[in-house]
Amino acid sequence: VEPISLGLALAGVLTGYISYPRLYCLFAECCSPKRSLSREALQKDLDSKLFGQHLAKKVILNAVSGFISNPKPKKPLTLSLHGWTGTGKNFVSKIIAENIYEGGLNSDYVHLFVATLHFPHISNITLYKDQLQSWIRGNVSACARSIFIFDEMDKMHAGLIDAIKPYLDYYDNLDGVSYQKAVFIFLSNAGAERITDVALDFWRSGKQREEIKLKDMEHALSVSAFNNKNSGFWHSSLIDRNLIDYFVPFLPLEYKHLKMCIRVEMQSRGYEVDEDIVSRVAEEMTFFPKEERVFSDKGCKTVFTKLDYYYDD
Ligand SMILES: Nc1ncnc2c1ncn2[C@@H]1O[C@H](COP(=O)(O)OP(=O)(O)OP(=O)(O)O)[C@@H](O)[C@H]1O
Repeated sequence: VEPISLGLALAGVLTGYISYPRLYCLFAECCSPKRSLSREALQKDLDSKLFGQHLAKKVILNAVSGFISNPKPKKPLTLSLHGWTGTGKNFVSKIIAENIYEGGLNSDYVHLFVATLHFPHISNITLYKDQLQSWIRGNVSACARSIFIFDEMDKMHAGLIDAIKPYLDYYDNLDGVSYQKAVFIFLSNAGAERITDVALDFWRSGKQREEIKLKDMEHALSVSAFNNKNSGFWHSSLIDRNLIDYFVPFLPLEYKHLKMCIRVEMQSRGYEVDEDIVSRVAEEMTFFPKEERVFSDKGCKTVFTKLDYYYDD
């Protein structure tokens, strides 16, 4: 090919990229995703992947699809996920992220903070505050539909939570930046004991867990339930000011749910499901309360490493 034609062809392609951002977005990740969120796809993902969480499924499906399809939300979406360890809070955040951005948690527009990892020292709190605020501001300026996930929220310093509070509120814009399309997801174990008490009451009275209604969890997720001295989240005025849109309870997982998690893992490793191994791995887990052994004390969290023992070839 002669150099002049090649140059012209290249210039053509480049102008194409510059003047047609949509074309560019076919090849690279963009803030406005290639496909809009599909309620059906999110529902399918939640139904097929998330076990034993009928309440969380329903709230998340309605909250997320409603928010994303609203062209002019009045405030950012704020979800607070509560429950025992290993019950699917991080897992659901991943599903939400994947349904909004193809890259899921690896997307440039999805940001995960872990309190003990990113903000470990109380003495640095002023520095963390500044960094966190400029991180949020910078990312939302670059992409209004940014997703921020805060794990271990109950271990986060109250001052730090207060620092993000303005971004969760009903402002049209703050210093020229609008935060109304952003999504904030807070994860914590706060309230887990009370959620478990409700689930245990249902189990003891012979009722199906699917009969538990959000209303039954109201007290477990009320301000007074969280108001303990060790929980930074609840010191702050997030709740008082009604900045959290949805409190989402995650129920403790039972033996049958562990088996479901184990089967999925076997399949994802390319093994045929062996029911004998499934039961043996599930039985190795520990359950509570001591007498009745109803709920797994680590949820589905460690079943995967236990599986290694049976397949170390
Ligand atoms: N309800 C569930 N349905 C299907 N898989 C689950 C469920 N809960 C947990 N898992 C599996 O267990 C893994 C660990 O769970 P996850 O990290 O979501 O727990 P968590 O609730 O965030 O726990 P923690 O409070 O300790 O952070 C997930 O990646 C997923 O594979």
